Amino acid sequence: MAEKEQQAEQLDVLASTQSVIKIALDKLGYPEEMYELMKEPIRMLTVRIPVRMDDGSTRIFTGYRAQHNDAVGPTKGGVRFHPNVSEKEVKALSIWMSLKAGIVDLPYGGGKGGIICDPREMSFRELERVSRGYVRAISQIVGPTKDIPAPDVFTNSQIMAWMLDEYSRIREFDSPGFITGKPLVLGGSHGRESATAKGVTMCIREAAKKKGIDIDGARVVIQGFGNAGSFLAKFMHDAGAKVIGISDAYGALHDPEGLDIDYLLDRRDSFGTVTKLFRDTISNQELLELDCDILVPAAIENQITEKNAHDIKASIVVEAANGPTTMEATRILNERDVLLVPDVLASAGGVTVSYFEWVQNNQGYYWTEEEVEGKLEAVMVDAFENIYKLAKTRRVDMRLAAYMIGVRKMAEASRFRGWV
Ligand SMILES: NC(=O)C1=CN([C@@H]2O[C@H](COP(=O)(O)OP(=O)(O)OC[C@H]3O[C@@H](n4cnc5c(N)ncnc54)[C@H](O)[C@@H]3O)[C@@H](O)[C@H]2O)C=CC1
Ligand SMILES: O=C(O)CCC(=O)C(=O)O
Repeated sequence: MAEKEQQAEQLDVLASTQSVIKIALDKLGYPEEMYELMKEPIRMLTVRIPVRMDDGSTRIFTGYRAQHNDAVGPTKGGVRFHPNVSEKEVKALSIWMSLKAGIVDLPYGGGKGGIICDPREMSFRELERVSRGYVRAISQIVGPTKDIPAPDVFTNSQIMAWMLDEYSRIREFDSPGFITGKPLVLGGSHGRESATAKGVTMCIREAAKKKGIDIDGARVVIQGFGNAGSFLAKFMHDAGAKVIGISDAYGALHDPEGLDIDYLLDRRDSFGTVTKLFRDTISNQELLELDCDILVPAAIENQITEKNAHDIKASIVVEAANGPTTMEATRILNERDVLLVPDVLASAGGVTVSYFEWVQNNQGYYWTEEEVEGKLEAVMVDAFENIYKLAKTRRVDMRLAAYMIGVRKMAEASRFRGWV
């Protein structure tokens, strides 16, 4: 294959995840048909959403909802509002959701949605109209027992609230279990907002134990200062670590003595932007290569590639974002003995607490924040240990071990149903 084609395939998140799924299924002894079933979502809906803009014009937005595999149960996963959303990305994200559900043993398959738009350039009311329009467009295939959306990049609890309201109007009954990541007053769960970062924090702690690194005083760099990245910065700072670098879509901040995280949290906007307030910034690429102990990509895909993997200084990389490291970069980091905790494990705290939210909605009885955190801790530590052990015993990297565990329940459920 020509070098250019190889590079393009690497950056193609769907092709990369398919290649690891194939290896995982082969290692588990499943036939080729199982891979044929797993390599693409079983359902993929593309919708066109007409939205009346504030200036009176109408814009047509394109959106997607992918449902990867529903052999285990309803599909579940977030909705992303971002200009770079694409059909391939949404498909890959839905596969990763299936793997996460398998890894933390939830009764779900994976789903994911996205709208091609830039919410940073839209008014509050335009965002409400696009959120409601999306729900009207996908309402036939979603629901509390079919497919349950949640927040992802540039979506939040307010957007979940509008989506819930629209769905409840269409169905003519209040249906809190239709969506998770809702505000508390609409049936949200304590701890959901910070759940992804909490799960990442637990993985960092477990990985640090394996590497003999003390969190107290460890130098941490975090790419992305949104839901995942900003809560994580706070938790790391509170645990005594020195957060020496953070970034957003516009640039990065670096202070070898440790950044003032509370100040940055106070000044960040609702899209996780904070660096625009500073003159002395570095680039996202420079940030990733900073001298540090723990690096956490918590923004978007394809950030650590074969081009910079050799220059990563951290001895632990924990993927809070979905798909931040290409397969070739994964190989390079493993070869360099960097402990790479893969996205499908590290970021599974979010969907775990989303599951807790859905359970609470179904039973109509709500848990305290301490109960939620205790249950999340048990799930994450177990998942980390299972994957770490499998990686050691089968002599594979943590990503492949995570895929092997993530795909197994879904493959077994598909087999019992007689699909393969
Ligand atoms: N929110 C959640 O519960 C979960 C999120 N994730 C993943 O974590 C990652 C971040 O998601 P959230 O924090 O929820 O999103 P968010 O919308 O709250 O924040 C995104 C952050 O990434 C930055 N960003 C956007 N484009 C960028 C670029 N081109 N270069 C550098 N930074 C950029 C933004 O400025 C912002 O700071 C995504 O990969 C998401 O899929 C994974 C599991 C659950
Ligand atoms: O909370 C959820 O249901 C899904 C979160 C999500 O989209 C993800 O883990 O990437």
